[in-house]
Amino acid sequence: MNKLNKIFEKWYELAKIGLEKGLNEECIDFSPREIVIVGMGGSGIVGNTLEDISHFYGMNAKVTTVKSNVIPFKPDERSLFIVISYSGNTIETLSAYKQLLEENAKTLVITSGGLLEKFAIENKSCMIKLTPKLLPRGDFPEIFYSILGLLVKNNVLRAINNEKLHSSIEVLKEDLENYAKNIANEAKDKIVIFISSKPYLSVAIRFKNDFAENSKSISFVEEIPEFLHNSIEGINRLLMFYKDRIKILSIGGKMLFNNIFYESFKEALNLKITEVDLGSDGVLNEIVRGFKLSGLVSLKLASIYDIDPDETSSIDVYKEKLSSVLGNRSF
Ligand SMILES: O=P(O)(O)OC[C@H]1O[C@](O)(CO)[C@@H](O)[C@@H]1O
Repeated sequence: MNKLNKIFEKWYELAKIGLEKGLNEECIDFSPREIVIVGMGGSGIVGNTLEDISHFYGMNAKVTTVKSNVIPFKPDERSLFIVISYSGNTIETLSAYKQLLEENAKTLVITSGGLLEKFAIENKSCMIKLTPKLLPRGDFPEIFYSILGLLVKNNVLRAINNEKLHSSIEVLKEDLENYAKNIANEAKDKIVIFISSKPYLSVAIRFKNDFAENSKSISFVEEIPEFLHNSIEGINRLLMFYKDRIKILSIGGKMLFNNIFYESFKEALNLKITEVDLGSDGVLNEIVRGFKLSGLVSLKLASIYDIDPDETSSIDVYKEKLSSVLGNRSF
């Protein structure tokens, strides 16, 4: 069995571990006005998820995400930067962290080790240490719940209590195997366009990323209603030529708009839309279920294609080239 499948079986456990870490973390000694999540790929996606959570439940701080080597604004004294890198060696994240240190920003580092851990210790940043020997994109529950625990404990996120947090973790025990297999079969040999909107947008982005990294498949995310004001023209033209090669999957779309809006949207698109069922038991549960489903579908698709979901050789080429260009330039 590949590593991702094995990690996936530990998601329930990892969520519980993460939540404990967040609830016990003492590092926030002020009321942040702004929370900025800094990270790439499977670490950065946590920022999108928190934006979705904030969009629906509201938070006492504005949440933004930076997926870049540069922080494009000056830190405020009431900004908290949560710098996440599972490996601790992602160059973009290290560079952004260095900039934050230079600007005396308040930081919380979340990592399993690497240079980020080293620098965090040297600079006395707060740190949450992650379970070692996993894959970055596999440790989503531990990272996500550690931050949720921290925000709930510090009254930044008041609409979610401990009970709600714990019951959302129970979602990870559900058996979604058959449903995931059905979606993977529908996506097989297709270019998938995920259509979504906040508070489900992070689920659609995760699907796109999981399809790419785990199943080596290209897919796209389009946000409603914006895509109905531009991309739909291009998509409908593409459908004239490749109708049988394109699949439109809606992530939470049906829950977001009233019938008239949704019917008009379906009418405008020249292809049937398939709804991905995230359940209807609260946005937090639905997001958590969506992330689990995304992982399962991408692993099923990888197995249909007989692809190793763990390896990411093109990304490795990029990382090696970047390291060789930067040499031992210190961060
Ligand atoms: O969490 P890390 O170790 O910074 O990695 C970030 C991203 O980089 C990758 O390893 C690929 O570049 C992804 O799989 C991962 O999500």
